[in-house]
Amino acid sequence: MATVDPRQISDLFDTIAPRYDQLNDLLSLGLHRLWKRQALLWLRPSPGQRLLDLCCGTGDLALLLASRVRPGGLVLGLDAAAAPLAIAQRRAERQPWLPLQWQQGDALATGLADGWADGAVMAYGLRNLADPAAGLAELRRLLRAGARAVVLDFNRPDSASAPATFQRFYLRRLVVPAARAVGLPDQYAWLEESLARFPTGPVQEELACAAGFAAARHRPLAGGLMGLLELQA
Ligand SMILES: C[S@@+](CC[C@H](N)C(=O)[O-])C[C@H]1O[C@@H](n2cnc3c(N)ncnc32)[C@H](O)[C@@H]1O
Repeated sequence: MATVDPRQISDLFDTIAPRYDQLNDLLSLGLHRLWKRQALLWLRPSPGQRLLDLCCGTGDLALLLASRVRPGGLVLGLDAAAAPLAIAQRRAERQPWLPLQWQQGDALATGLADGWADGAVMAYGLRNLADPAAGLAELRRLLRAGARAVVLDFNRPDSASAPATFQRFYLRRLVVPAARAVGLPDQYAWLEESLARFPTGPVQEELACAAGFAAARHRPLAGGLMGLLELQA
């Protein structure tokens, strides 16, 4: 996939949706749950807030956030692909007291009003967008002044560094073989491909400032394998 075709991306996530949560747990040894909780430390969700989970997938973060904004708040989970959203909705139905809404749509053009959100998260989504800079601009547009947002994704360490060597080993020797075992090798090969075109942490900070964020700080997580972009509108 040379350039990113949004239709192909959403087909890809429709295909992997039934295995997505299982593979996430297996391939991160469950650590993705910890990284997602770490992302929320910056966001500091609180009761009454209206929050967004962009590229929500099967809803991990939206569900976590929804338990923090009660009473009086709301979390909207948005994703372009129907299959992960359907899983998110089924998970939410098991906790009907959580204030959750779901929307199928494009994170680059959500259709929501300016300043709609008191905060937002995007986990493993920005890397999949056709234009990450435009994704950050849409994220900024959706936040009220002063609101916080956090983007969690794979990090792009210097290619000669130890974290980069480990990351290549992890993606080629663990992720793709595991995905092959469940019939999804091509879909998971996209991970390394998308990472190669993903802006580095310092460039993400620059793009966020250019998109109008007042503050942007990228920090490596998990020994440099992952990265957190902490943003303030
Ligand atoms: C790797 S998954 C991450 C899911 C979830 N945030 C998580 O951390 O488990 C990426 C998600 O981004 C969604 N996505 C990709 N491009 C999108 C776009 N342009 N607009 C909205 N969602 C998109 C995919 O459908 C997929 O569910």
